[in-house]
Amino acid sequence: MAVIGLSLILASVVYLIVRPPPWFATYFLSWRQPQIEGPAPNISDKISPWREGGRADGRRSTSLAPGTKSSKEDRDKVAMPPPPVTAASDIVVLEEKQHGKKGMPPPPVIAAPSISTPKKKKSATLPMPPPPIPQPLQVSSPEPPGEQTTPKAGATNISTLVPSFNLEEPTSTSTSSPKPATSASPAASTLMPPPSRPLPRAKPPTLSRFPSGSGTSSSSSLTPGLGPAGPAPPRGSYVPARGPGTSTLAPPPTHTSIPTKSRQVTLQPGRSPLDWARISSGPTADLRNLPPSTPYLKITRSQLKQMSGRKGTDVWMALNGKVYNIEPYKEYHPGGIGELLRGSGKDGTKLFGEVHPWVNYETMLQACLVGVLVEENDVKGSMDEMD
Ligand code: HEM
Repeated sequence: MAVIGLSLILASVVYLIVRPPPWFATYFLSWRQPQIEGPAPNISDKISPWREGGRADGRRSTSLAPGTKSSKEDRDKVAMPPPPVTAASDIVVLEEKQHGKKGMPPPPVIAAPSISTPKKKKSATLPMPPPPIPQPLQVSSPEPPGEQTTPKAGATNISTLVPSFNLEEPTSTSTSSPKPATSASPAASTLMPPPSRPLPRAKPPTLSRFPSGSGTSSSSSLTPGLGPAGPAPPRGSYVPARGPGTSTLAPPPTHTSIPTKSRQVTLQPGRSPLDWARISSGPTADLRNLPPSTPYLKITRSQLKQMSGRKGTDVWMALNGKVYNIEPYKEYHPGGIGELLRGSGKDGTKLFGEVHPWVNYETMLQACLVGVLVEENDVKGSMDEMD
């Protein structure tokens, strides 16, 4: 049984070597990949680089590893040096063409910078001249120009087509700008400027955190869709002021108003506005301190001036052309007797309007109406009665 098993294993190994399935080549190449990515192989090696190490995309390759039978057969069948390729994706097409049509020369392609210069001695035995092989950009050919037997594309042509860059640190004396130095010819550098190395930028300004406020509003987490400040506070609620410099907005308006000192005085008991309304209202109320049958009088300014309360007289005041006896109202005036007497014996319309224009004096002083203010010429006597 052991012999049979070993025989089967040996047969399987031999079969894999002779006719490797596609998956075997894939796994084998993936295992070989680290070795392929090493230094660029030389054309003098037994295995051509464009068939062995060109698979950078990991796709299935028909080329086999060195040492296998198929790879040796391929080496023998290859009658020309392998053309360099431009990209790994092109290798698939090239290899498929190569396997399908062995006798067809490979199309000329542009060499990638990582591919070394193939040897020209081997290509001299080719039945057909190989396509122009561009010289790699960064790898200089050790061969003298005189030994070249095959047409070869000049390095300057490639350099004018494909710019190359040296990723190493610049060794030039230019210390001000750390731009990457190009190793290609000056003509190449004029076609396309190398990508500038990202300069160390200044640190972007960081926005200060929105003040979380004090007390219960200590959460600074952002709510998606609600902005950095979160949901808007309820209307009329207190919003803490932001720190200085965090916002150019004006601070929230304060609803504090300048407290105005009330000039109202403490009235004596029984002298409230309600008490005045009670005694002054009604159709029969008469507080003029005149005889009951006395009609309304025509009062001149000079006559009004004599009724200022001095010399024991009542206090009269003119408001908007009407003369009132404010003597009984003095103790009911919320602003005090002194304030009320500022308009005694004269026209107090302006003064009244400056203090409390909203006060309905006509209704309040209806029982105190004495007469009307007239011009001096309209008065015949000292205090003529109105018609
Ligand atoms: C022209 C002379 C007058 C002066 C200088 C005067 C002055 C004042 C002042 C300083 C106050 C206090 C205002 C305050 O609380 O801030 C006041 C209140 C008041 N005065 Fe006069 N007053 C005059 C005439 C009158 C007259 C003729 C009446 C009515 C018939 C009157 C009715 C009142 C009333 C009802 C208040 C309370 C107003 C309120 O609380 O809003 N005043 N007065």
